[in-house]
Amino acid sequence: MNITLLYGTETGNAEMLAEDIQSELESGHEVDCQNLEDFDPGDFDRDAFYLLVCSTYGDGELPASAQPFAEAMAAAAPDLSGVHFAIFGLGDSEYDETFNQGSGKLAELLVSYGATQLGERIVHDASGDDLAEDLAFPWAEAAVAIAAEKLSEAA
Ligand SMILES: Cc1cc2nc3c(=O)[nH]c(=O)nc-3n(C[C@H](O)[C@H](O)[C@H](O)COP(=O)(O)O)c2cc1C
Repeated sequence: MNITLLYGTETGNAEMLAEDIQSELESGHEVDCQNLEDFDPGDFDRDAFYLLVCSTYGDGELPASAQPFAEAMAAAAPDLSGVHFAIFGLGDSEYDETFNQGSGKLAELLVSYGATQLGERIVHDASGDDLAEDLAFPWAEAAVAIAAEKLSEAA
């Protein structure tokens, strides 16, 4: 299965995590990793599976590298039906009212254009005890297993 990791970041944490996930998955899969700001919404492919990693900035906003993507989505209004994705959020519960809203907004954006989310959105809390990769690696493995079933059903 072709997997594309897409990350939205402000200061690089989501990028580092996405690259670590790429290394984890690469033994069994073809895995591409791209910054959302470099990804064209017209390039979504129904035969691929998308793993998104996105932080939250400002007051519950998308981080800087996800904002041009959101604008490009609004301009292109792509039909994402048949596109499958899973999403992991980075945030900090110090921002209790806006905790991890960026990844929530990104998931809503994709769903609003017809994409299907697989599995629950899993979030990391920078003020919590867990390392991001300890949550993200099992999340990625589980999401890829669900996607392998879904995409083979659709083929
Ligand atoms: C100025 C600033 C604003 C932030 N705002 C939020 C927020 O509203 N909600 C949240 O959950 N985390 C917030 N965070 C925490 C970041 O999402 C967290 O540090 C994350 O790991 C950053 O990842 P990145 O380097 O990929 O952008 C904020 C951090 C900073 C420095």
